[in-house]
Amino acid sequence: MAEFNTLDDLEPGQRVLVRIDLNSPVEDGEVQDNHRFDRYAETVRELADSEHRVVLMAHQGRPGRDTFVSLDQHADILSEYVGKPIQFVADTYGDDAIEAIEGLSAGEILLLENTRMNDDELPEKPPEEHADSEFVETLAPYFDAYVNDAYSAAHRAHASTVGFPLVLPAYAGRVMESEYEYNTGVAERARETDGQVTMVLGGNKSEDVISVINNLGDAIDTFLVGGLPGELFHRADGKPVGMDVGDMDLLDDQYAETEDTLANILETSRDQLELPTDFAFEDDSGERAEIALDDITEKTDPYLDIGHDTIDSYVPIIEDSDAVFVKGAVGVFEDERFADGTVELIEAIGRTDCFSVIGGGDTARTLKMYGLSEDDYDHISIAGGAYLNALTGQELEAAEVLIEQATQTA
Ligand SMILES: Nc1ncnc2c1ncn2[C@@H]1O[C@H](COP(=O)(O)OP(=O)(O)OP(=O)(O)O)[C@@H](O)[C@H]1O
Ligand SMILES: O=C(O)[C@H](O)COP(=O)(O)O
Repeated sequence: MAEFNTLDDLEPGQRVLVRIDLNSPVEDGEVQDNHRFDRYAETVRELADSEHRVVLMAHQGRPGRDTFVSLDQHADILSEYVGKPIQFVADTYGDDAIEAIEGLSAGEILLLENTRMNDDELPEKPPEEHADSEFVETLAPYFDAYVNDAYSAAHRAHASTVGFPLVLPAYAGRVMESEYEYNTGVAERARETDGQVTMVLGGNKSEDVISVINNLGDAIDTFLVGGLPGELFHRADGKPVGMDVGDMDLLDDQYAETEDTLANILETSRDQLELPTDFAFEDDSGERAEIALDDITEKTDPYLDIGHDTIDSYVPIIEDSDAVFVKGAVGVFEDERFADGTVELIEAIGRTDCFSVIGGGDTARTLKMYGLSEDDYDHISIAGGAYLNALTGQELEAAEVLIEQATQTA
């Protein structure tokens, strides 16, 4: 267990600056509800109930992207989950922000504007340099304490994640605590488990999958591969799948970059990999159809899910497992027609009494979308990049800063 200072160490009734991560999918300018809101609602409610003046910082998207929007919608969605009003100010640390912060009473909550709309936030810099920024120097004096609950942004050394903990007493929020403990512990848990340890690997980034296999290959017995990496491994093995057709332009570029590594993994670790034996695609009438790998002579349609033969062969492996970890969806679960693979594998994990961690950020949405009960799993991660970093043993700088500060004040 990491040696953080936590909310249990925070005296009630303080002025608290809290970094959370509400970064969400945005469709046609509309922020999509997701697990991050209900998770953070618990931290925010706990802080407000302890009579703190709660000021929230969060980011949305990156400058230049369509998802780089104001946090005004986030305030409304979060407020619904918290069950209390959340004020919003369209300013990050200027006069309007300060005025709103000073106007707060005990137990009230304020969300500041998208912290990436402030130029001091984004450069990746050492904590000491961020602590010297105008942003941190201006805002910090209005607070007694800083809480970092943004585990999913903890791999970013930004002002709001690593600057404030150097100048204010720093605490880990509830999300940070549990995400750090479970995700960082995956490798250890996998190595300690005596029985079968399985990992479901999917998604749309073969580099992620490669780095997980390279880092956890000694700890995981079987990787159940789906998503685009499932096709790419077959292509590296000379099968007629794994290339772009139609509008898709993801696979060929990824293959060019990872071809040698995929072939190398096939050569060294083939017996640890289960690859799809059939795929689902959209037929001419817009329905889900399936085709066996052995029947494919030339790929003519994008494959959007693993097929049912593959699901039927993966499920018993999950049922025989003592620990199962998930990184990435095995199909385009956002479309109900192509959610079978992801949902049926996650359901199978929920039915067994194995130890289970489900991630990353996109995949965790499956549970909410398809009404699966969170209680059936040991941990559901709401992190994407940070989850991958944790699985592959890379440092999460913002979490390390919190631990260092806790050690210094112990
Ligand atoms: N066969 C496929 N074709 C296209 N996209 C796919 C396919 N299978 C899975 N995906 C997509 O992969 C995405 C999830 O992949 P990703 O690697 O991003 O996983 P994640 O770890 O859950 O999320 P993130 O890292 O983005 O937080 C989903 O949006 C899903 O639609
Ligand atoms: O959604 C995430 O993974 C985090 O909010 C980090 O976002 P970023 O990749 O834009 O830094």
